[in-house]
Amino acid sequence: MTDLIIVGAGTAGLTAAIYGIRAGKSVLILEAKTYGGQIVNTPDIENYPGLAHISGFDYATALYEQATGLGAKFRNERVLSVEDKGKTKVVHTRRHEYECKAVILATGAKNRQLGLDREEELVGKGISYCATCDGSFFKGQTVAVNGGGNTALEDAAYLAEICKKVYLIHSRDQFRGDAADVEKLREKENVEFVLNASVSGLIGEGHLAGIVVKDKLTGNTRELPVSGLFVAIGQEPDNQAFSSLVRLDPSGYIQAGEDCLTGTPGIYTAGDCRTKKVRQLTTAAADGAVAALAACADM
Ligand SMILES: Cc1cc2nc3c(=O)[nH]c(=O)nc-3n(C[C@H](O)[C@H](O)[C@H](O)COP(=O)(O)OP(=O)(O)OC[C@H]3O[C@@H](n4cnc5c(N)ncnc54)[C@H](O)[C@@H]3O)c2cc1C
Repeated sequence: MTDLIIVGAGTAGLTAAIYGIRAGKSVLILEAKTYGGQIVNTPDIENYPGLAHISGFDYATALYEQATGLGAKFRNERVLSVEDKGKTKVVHTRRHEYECKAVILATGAKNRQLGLDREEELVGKGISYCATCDGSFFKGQTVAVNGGGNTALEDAAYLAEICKKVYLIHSRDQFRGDAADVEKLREKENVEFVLNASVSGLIGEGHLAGIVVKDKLTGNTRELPVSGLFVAIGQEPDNQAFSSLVRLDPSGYIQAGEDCLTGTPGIYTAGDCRTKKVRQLTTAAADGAVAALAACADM
């Protein structure tokens, strides 16, 4: 039986693996996609203490190699459920059942979608949730950013440097993001604010050719001829599979304190998937360490 199973190989999960192994426990990491989590496609991380600049890929690879180099096992399998059998837990994937003493849920969060018809179909064909990852595909073109927080403002600023024109669409007339960043965008000639508006339709077969924008005050719609739509309306967790095992908050995040303990003995949580204020690499890494040490101490 494995001592500790970690669900998710993002920063939180991989850090938990390092701490679990170093505490003398056997560790298995189960990851639905590739290791690294959300950060893996980011071209440049500038706020991780001690690393002035590093790409998301290099950062994630170093973390993965550190964890597996120490002896953590890694398997590319999505966890479908976790069964609580008291002192042991059974982790179910499509192909296997794994028994262990403790589980750390480090499932992160994913980008929120607009919920429009054909949105999924057009991802990678004009729709993106990551400007720094995909912006270069739209060099010299006209694009739109949808959102009102810091991510949307950063995306618009980034795209304004490489695109012909950027529409910034927001559902209100005030932004949640930093006022200074809003002012900088107002000064850019190729950025047009489309406020009190929402994206109500997608135009184009095979590739995005435009969007329909609805004015929320008048109800009028108009078409914007964009080849790219960058959706930056926040993130949501993916914890429904564990809703009978741990308590979720109304937004679906796992409820736990700063100690990373869920209300269920032997089940811990770490990183962006839990209810918390700051979702960053540093806080995910901190959670990973805290959760793993708590899990190991309780075995
Ligand atoms: C574009 C972008 C840029 C960012 N830039 C920065 C930055 O510069 N600095 C910074 O500090 N933060 C940045 N962040 C935030 C940072 O990436 C996150 O805070 C951090 O990745 C959270 O780590 P995590 O391990 O909690 O979750 P994640 O990185 O989301 O990893 C969770 C992992 O769990 C896996 N998973 C989910 N469900 C299951 C399941 N059922 N079974 C198995 N595996 C599962 C997922 O596939 C994923 O790999 C950025 C985020 C984005 C999206």
